[in-house]
Amino acid sequence: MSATIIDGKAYAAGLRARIATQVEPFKAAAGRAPGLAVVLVGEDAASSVYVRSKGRATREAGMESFEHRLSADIDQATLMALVAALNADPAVDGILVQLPLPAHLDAQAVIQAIDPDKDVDGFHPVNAGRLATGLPGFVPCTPLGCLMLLRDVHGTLAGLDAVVVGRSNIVGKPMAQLLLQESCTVTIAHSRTRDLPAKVRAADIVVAAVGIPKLIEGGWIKPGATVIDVGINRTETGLVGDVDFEGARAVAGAITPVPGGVGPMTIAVLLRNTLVSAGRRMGVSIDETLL
Ligand SMILES: Nc1nc2c(c(=O)[nH]1)N[C@@H](CN(C=O)c1ccc(C(=O)N[C@@H](CCC(=O)O)C(=O)O)cc1)CN2
Repeated sequence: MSATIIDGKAYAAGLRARIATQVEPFKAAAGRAPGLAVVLVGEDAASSVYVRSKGRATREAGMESFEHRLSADIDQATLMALVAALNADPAVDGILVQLPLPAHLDAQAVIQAIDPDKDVDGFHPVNAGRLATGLPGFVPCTPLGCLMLLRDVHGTLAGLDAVVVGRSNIVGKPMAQLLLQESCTVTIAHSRTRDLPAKVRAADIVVAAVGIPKLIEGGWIKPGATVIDVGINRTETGLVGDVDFEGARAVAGAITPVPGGVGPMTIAVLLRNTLVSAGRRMGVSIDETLL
């Protein structure tokens, strides 16, 4: 058996097109475009590429992009003042500070300074709490994108056994919350997990978000399982995921490639969250069932 390849790039393009169709009616009702502010500190090469892609995608969807590029040696107070100004700016519906920040800056303090109702990254503790308690808020873009792909493959996920490998605040923990909301039985595995292969082998759904190239071997995968690879690891041989793709595709039922799987979903969901934020803030109805 060879797995179906889950085409995240194509799914993301479709989602972006559906978002764009709702931007025009939003503009007519609100008298302005939804606005996304992206803050980049320093010149990390990958972060610069992602921020450029976010600006381009925002404009292509008909939204307004506000880009703030700050030098790597900026101090905490200046960054906090920028966040405060963006919180107060009525044209800004979404605020995103690109991570990672340079080591001398306190990223958690910056995240907590963002107005939770403009926190389209879904990283603020208020939004983490809303997700954990089932209240409306913002869900981090990468795990929400993974969920969209999983729903597309399975329809309902209820009753399935899922393992999330990785426990970061950005992917692992929110991913586990989302799968729990879908009535999966969820295991969160991490660096101290005993017998990881056995945990993976028991799962109908495997989400790998641990940042270790090819950690998950093909022989660990349950035949027919769905494998979502969040890893983007730059190695001498190029970009590889956290899953041994060739080994896993021979056993899995469906699998995301790297690149072209989860990555493109992150930016598409960011646009979705920005449109939803704009709708909530301006009292304009957005059809979230299309998103
Ligand atoms: N504030 C945030 N910072 C970071 C986030 C985030 O969601 N919010 N996520 C990542 C980086 N990221 C977006 O910011 C991101 C990562 C990967 C991709 C993507 O499309 N990847 C391509 C490969 C591109 C490449 O060659 O690097 C793919 O997988 O096909 C988009 C966005 C960390 N920081």
